[in-house]
Amino acid sequence: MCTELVLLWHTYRVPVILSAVSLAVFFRYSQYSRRRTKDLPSTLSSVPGIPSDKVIVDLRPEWLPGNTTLESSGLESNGYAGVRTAVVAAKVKEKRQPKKIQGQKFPRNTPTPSFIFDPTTDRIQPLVFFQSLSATTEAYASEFHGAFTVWTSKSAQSATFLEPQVLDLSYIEFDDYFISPPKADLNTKYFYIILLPTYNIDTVLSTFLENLQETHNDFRIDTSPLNGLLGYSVFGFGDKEGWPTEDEGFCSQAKEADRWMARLTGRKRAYPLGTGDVKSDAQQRLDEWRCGVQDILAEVAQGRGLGEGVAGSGDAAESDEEDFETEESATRIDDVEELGLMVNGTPTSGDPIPIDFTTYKSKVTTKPVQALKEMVPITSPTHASLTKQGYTIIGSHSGVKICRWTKSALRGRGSCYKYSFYGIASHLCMEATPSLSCSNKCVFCWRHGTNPVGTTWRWVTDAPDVIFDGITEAHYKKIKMMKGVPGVRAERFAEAMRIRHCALSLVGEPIFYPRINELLNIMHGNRISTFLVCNAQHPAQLASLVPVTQLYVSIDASNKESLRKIDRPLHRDFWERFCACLDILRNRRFEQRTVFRLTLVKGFNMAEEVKGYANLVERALPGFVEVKGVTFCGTSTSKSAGLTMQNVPFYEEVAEFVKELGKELSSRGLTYGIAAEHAHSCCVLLADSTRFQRDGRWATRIDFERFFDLYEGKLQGTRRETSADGQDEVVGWRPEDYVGDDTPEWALWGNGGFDPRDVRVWRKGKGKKNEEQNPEVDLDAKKGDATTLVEI
Ligand SMILES: Cc1cc2nc3c(=O)[nH]c(=O)nc-3n(C[C@H](O)[C@H](O)[C@H](O)COP(=O)(O)O)c2cc1C
Ligand code: SF4
Repeated sequence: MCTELVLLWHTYRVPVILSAVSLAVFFRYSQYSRRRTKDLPSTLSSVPGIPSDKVIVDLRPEWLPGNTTLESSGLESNGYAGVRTAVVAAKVKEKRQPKKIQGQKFPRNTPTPSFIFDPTTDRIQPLVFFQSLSATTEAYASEFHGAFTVWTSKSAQSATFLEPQVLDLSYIEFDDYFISPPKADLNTKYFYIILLPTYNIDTVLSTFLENLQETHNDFRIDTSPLNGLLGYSVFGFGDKEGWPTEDEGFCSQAKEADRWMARLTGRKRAYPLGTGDVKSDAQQRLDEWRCGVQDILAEVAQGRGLGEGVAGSGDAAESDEEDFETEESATRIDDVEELGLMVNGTPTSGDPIPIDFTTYKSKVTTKPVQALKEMVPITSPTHASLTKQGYTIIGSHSGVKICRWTKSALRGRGSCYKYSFYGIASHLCMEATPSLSCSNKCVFCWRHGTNPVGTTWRWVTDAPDVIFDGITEAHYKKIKMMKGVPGVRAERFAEAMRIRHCALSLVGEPIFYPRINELLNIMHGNRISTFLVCNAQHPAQLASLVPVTQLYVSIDASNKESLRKIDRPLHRDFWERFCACLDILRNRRFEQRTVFRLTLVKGFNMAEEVKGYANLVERALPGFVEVKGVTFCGTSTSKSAGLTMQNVPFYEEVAEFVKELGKELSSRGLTYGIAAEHAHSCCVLLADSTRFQRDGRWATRIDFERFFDLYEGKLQGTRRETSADGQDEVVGWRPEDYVGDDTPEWALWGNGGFDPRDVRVWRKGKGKKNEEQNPEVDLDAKKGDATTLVEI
């Protein structure tokens, strides 16, 4: 028996082994394929109308980082014209590689699965977006939100609606909403309502529109990435007095947003663009438009979609968008399929197309060259508004304004804290800025919310000598106008006709001006000292700045969240920029006097933040820390940010805060002490005692003549460095080289800081206490006019 079995085995062993191996291979393979199919995302596979055996891989809504490669999934979908590329996040080690993609050319008009709303299971989440610079749109948005919420809660389909949310475009991450609909559970469907003003200057609104455009043009993103929305509708606010017709720019930015949204959503305009004139019919038009949007939403909630024949639903030919299409198709390649066509000529259907994006990227991102605009054109309302507030606009982006302390000093009524701390007599000081634009929208900014904002400089740039001549001439003109004012002292008036100092801190961000170094050199060449305040958002410019007499960085909060809330920065990486600026300040602290400027706003950045501020001081080690109570400027912008007089701290509160900060710094072994105060401007100075004390006495004042002599090379500085060949050599000057007189007795901490040679004047009907509690109100201001203060 055994022998027979052995014989049989020898006869048939080859086919048996082969069959067993084949079976094992087949079994393993089928297991693998099943698992692979299951693991792949197939978010669209449940969409009605698509055969369930088709594997569809949704590669979008991810915003692909630089180290992500796109690879063909290797899965064929049997002729279904859908997306077939899987995203594989592959960490590229160290070296960046060109991005590669393999894809296939599909017909441009490939149908995307239409979005279906199932009223039995799905819910509608309306999102009301708005943008507002001077709070008008914000007020309308809030009113709209109220009325709309009432409607959703009372409508017959109320159960289908989630509570509408209102979102300020200034605070959201665009990527969270405008690259793909927000991620939520599968049954939540979004509907966007967008309310926008129009500004014909560069504002934060331009950033939003550019973002929409960039998303559309980004080859990595589908051309209609917001296709998953139920629909959208836009309403614009404009001013027919200044822009009477659409051709003249009435509501032009709302119109632009509407057109980009049509493209990004694959034409899901639920209701036509609405517009309203803020000077006449805005409320009425908005109410009518809201009713129209509500009618459509009622249809959607019943599962009837955007409705046939509704203008903008995508069915009707929309001439505007067709123009758009033609215009762009000539200049732009906007998707992978077209790129493939470019690379290989006519692709043979089905063949994978290898594409190296690094080769073609420039073609993809090329934008038409736009003519540079003026930041504040003479005909603009901003120009008119700033002029009305007392600014003189020089060229198209610089401004100068006479400070109320300059007037006060001319009349012998006292200078600002800069005199007490550093020896700058206010009547010798000019306050100016070469950039009225800024990349923040600080809640306490007195720019009245209408100044241009932006993250990059893209305006006509005026020459530094033109700015210098313009601002000095305008300043002198304003001083001359003071000659007839009662109480002006003749000797001070004569002295004021020679500017000695310039505070580059008026409004806006001075280092935004691309030729700031040239302007600073002209000032120093004219022996005008420079106090430059920057907002810690432009590290590159800060790093390349020539040394100034005193360099300030505004420290408006001690942590990221608080900074976002108070400065409302435009840069997304605002905290990283802020920290980078602190490090730059630290590196440059032996080259110039460096100062932290803290502006305390009760309820925003005071409580619980002492340790956080101490961390920042420890990081940058500035020579000085100026702590100042916020100025209440009473603008609509600050009001809309919730800022009232209640947020202005009393001097006692500022002083208390400074004492706490001083203690915290000492506990860390840092050598700061409270040096001086100017109670009149609610300001206290901490200084590094190892650097700005002489024989135990504070020496915070500046020897300006020595500064200029050092600058001009008439004096040799004492900053030494060891060169590459080991030599210890002088490389420049140090802040210690131009330390001036001792801080006067009356300015020292505890003595109030008012020069006894000046005359203290109290406002009519106001007592001493009241004045000190509300030090920022202009002494000369009329009742109800106490809204601005220009001393910084
Ligand atoms: C500097 C500036 C530029 C403006 N440009 C336009 C414009 O081009 N077209 C228009 O219709 N309205 C224009 N307006 C009017 C504003 O859109 C209108 O005042 C709007 O209500 C402002 O909204 P907001 O307060 O929410 O920022 C402009 C207003 C300002 C101050
Ligand atoms: S940084 Fe200055 S100019 Fe810019 S918004 Fe803030 S306070 Fe205004």
